[in-house]
Amino acid sequence: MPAIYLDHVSKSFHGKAVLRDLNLEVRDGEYLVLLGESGSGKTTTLRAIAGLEPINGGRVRFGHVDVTDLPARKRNVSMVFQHDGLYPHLSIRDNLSIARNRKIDSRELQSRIEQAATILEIKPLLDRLPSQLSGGELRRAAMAKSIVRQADVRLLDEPLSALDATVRHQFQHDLLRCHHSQPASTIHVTHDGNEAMRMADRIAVIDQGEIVQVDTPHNIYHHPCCVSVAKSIGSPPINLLDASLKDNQVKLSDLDCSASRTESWPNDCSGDFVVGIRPEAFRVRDTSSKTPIPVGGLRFSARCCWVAEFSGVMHLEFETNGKRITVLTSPEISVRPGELQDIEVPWQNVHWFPKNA
Ligand SMILES: Nc1ncnc2c1ncn2[C@@H]1O[C@H](COP(=O)(O)OP(=O)(O)OP(=O)(O)O)[C@@H](O)[C@H]1O
Repeated sequence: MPAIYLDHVSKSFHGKAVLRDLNLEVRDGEYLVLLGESGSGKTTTLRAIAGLEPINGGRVRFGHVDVTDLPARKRNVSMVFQHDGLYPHLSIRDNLSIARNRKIDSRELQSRIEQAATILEIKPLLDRLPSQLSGGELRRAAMAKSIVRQADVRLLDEPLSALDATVRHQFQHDLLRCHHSQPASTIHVTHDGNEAMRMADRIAVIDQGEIVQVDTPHNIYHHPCCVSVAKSIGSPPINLLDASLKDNQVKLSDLDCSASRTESWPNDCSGDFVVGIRPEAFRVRDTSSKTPIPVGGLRFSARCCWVAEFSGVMHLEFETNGKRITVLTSPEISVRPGELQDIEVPWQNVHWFPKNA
């Protein structure tokens, strides 16, 4: 199956640029998640690849083949939308039968339907109408169409949206099982950072029609290149605080604290920055412990204003200088609302982003 290349793709609607000089490579057989806020251009990107939306500039290639000027029906792409796209008057079997992209004999067709129904566990549903299926079953049937089609390129537009939590969790597994059983170069579109982290080989973050970072989920999480990428991943979201650096001193007015220069600060260090700190990067001093907080980080005091435990993790909110910060700790750390706490962040867990970059 071919890799997908978007080279300097641009697209405007009524004079408004929606894709701006967009470059992206999806490797052969890769499961790439395209992550971005609503309106950032995700669906337009998929439609440009599928040939459903003409582009204003740039090229789209599948491997060595330039498909920019090919009509959609000649691209061998399967697109799965958030709505299932099944014909309501046809049984699931008949919907699958017409999903093939070219004429194949009936034995081959039956074998593909059998394979798709087995992978997606919809065999008992084949003779039902779409109206007789649950939301999760409809998504599996829609995905089965893509297996029958045997497309080289698979485009999934918000395939997990509007499913309840249990079905969504199951369908995530179904999608990956499907991908591994019949690999295709795949783009899965979502605005949900957790979903991207769970599913992607690599994540491409799109912001206002531009790809701002492409990397593994680990690197996107731990080494975001800018504030928009840092914000796109993580639950609870990253804490973003104003900082200024001058004469080897950093001042964080939001935390009412300052500290001296260390090696981990940006090289070109003076001016205004936004610092990003993940909720789990803070260390809260356990008041019942005699062990001091290790040195080598940012230190400040803040008053706890909210405590709750979810799934064995303590979620704490602290207030300092009118700014709220979110902290995750283990349940062994005992903190109560109203208490003033010493908090530290090791320097290596502080992300620096130039302000207004
Ligand atoms: N056919 C169209 N005509 C005019 N504007 C359009 C058209 N299609 C999309 N747009 C605009 O292009 C921008 C990007 O839309 P797109 O659907 O690609 O975003 P998205 O990231 O997929 O958003 P969402 O997550 O909300 O689906 C939006 O501002 C949208 O209003």
